[in-house]
Amino acid sequence: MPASVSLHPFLDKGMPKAAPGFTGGVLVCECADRPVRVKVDGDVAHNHACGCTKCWKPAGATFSIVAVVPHDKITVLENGDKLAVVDEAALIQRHACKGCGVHMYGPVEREHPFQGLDFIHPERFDKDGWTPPGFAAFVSSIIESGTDPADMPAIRGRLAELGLTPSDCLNNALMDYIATWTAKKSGVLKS
Ligand SMILES: N[C@@H](CCC(=O)N[C@@H](CS)C(=O)NCC(=O)O)C(=O)O
Ligand SMILES: [Zn+2]
Ligand SMILES: [Zn+2]
Repeated sequence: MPASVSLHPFLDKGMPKAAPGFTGGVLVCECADRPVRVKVDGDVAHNHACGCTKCWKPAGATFSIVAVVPHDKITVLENGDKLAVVDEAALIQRHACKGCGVHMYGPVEREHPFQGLDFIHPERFDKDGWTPPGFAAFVSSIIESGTDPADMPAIRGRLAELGLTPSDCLNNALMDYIATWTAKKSGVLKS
């Protein structure tokens, strides 16, 4: 991987350690003035690195770190008036801070296997201890935001070295989960 490519500060320099029994925390945006604060009760699930163009990333990062929590675990504590949905047509209704651009939470409201879950960025927690990412998704999509295709083998190699098995969609478990939901909905699989 060329030295100039930053996967993400936490992927480059090391993740904060998971704390057994992490009970959640408060996500805080990047604004110095009137930051948006969103409480999350409990730990995150399916934490992963996402290479898609839609997920929020810190400045200079190539990947997002993104995870899910049930929607009922999310409470906007302060300055929710600064939030706006980035793309009303998207599956994930990403609520971003209009001041700094950080995506604070993204509910899936429409009928979908992920309905009832919210996508969040655990690096915005006010404390460490959250479960770190376990795989890398939408890796080929980083080309869409400017990564040189020639760098892809080295980037996939680095992700694999970090234990983040790279995929160009989601990981096998989530793809199986989505396909199972679809097969049950169509009646191909009986519940
Ligand atoms: N290649 C596309 C992929 C976008 C995409 O499908 N992202 C995934 C992973 S976050 C998704 O589930 N998107 C739903 C959404 O953005 O609402 C891009 O990079 O923009
Ligand atoms: Zn902000
Ligand atoms: Zn994404």
